[in-house]
Amino acid sequence: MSDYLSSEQNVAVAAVRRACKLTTSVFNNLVKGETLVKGDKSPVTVADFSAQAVINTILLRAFPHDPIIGEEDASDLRTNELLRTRVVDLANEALSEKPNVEAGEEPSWGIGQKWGADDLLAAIDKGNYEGGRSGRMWTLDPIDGTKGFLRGGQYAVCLALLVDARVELGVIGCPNLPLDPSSPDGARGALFVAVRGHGTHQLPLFPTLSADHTHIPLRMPTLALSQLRFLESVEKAHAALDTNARIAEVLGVTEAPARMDSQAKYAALARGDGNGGVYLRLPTGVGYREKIWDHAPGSLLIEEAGGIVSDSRGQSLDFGLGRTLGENFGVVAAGKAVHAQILEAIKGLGGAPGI
Ligand SMILES: Nc1ncnc2c1ncn2[C@@H]1O[C@H](COP(=O)(O)O)[C@@H](OP(=O)(O)O)[C@H]1O
Ligand SMILES: [Mg+2]
Ligand SMILES: [Mg+2]
Ligand SMILES: [Mg+2]
Repeated sequence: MSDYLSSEQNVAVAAVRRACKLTTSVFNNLVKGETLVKGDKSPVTVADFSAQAVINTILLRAFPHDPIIGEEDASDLRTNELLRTRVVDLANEALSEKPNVEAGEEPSWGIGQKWGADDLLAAIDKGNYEGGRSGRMWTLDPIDGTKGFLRGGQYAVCLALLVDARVELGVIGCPNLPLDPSSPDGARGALFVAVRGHGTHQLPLFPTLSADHTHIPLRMPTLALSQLRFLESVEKAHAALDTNARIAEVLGVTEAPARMDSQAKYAALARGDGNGGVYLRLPTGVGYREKIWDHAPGSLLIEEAGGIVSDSRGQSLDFGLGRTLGENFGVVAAGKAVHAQILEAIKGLGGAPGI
């Protein structure tokens, strides 16, 4: 682990690990009535709420002065007692496990104890910060890819530290991602840590042996255009998948795309899984504003593994505009050798849906 932001790394890794343990166990026991549909028609579950309660509780105690931009808020829990009770129980189960001092956990982070409903709901609502260009702030997606989570597919618990609108630390836990991409049916659960200027590393999400704490450095492979395989969303409403197919044709990419939910795409790309090569998220043309928590940690994973991330027009992602990426539309993440050519191909299709 690098010395730069070492205590932030420690706290973020521990918080994401505790949240991932929680989401994994909720998935195995999720019952009807524990999923709500939000105002924008997207789903949210007791696992999203309780993961945000756990991570925010820890961040609040470890770094009391840092604001948090989190996806969820507690308003639905204030009016739904059944849901509130379940979220409080789940969060307390995760928080009350005694601190693993060997792994660097500290009791002062609010762990090893239970919290009251008011404290936990307030912790969730601490994620209401509006963001901005200056200062330190965290951004949290307690479950990215909620639809993937519900399907038993890929999802990710995603946390990033921004300093003056630049991502300095990104931590992503992927409970359903194979630890070793060469054995897709082997152990699942991978954790990714990227630190600005210090690379991207992978480690097991649920370590059992002390050797499991070894950080493995990740470098994106250098691929030619014809070797690329596209990584894209599962959800058609999230990205213009038909346009991706046209771009693949233009570039001479013949491999079928790999579809997965969440920022697990960034992780798989940073690791070079199955010759990924490019994550293409073209806007669907409805004016959707990308959220900063959907891209902050993932983009640093790519940059620190040697790749480039831009929006679909080649602009750098601007994390200083608040909760959304403002005028950035879509995302193109790829290796240095091919990123510019992919942007050219997108430009060449000007007028296609989403461009
Ligand atoms: N119309 C839309 N266009 C693009 N992204 C959208 C969208 N509606 C929702 N999303 C975002 O897409 C994320 C999932 O991305 P992906 O398709 O790569 O799995 C969601 O994160 P959550 O699941 O955290 O809500 C949500 O923020
Ligand atoms: Mg959501
Ligand atoms: Mg998300
Ligand atoms: Mg989410």
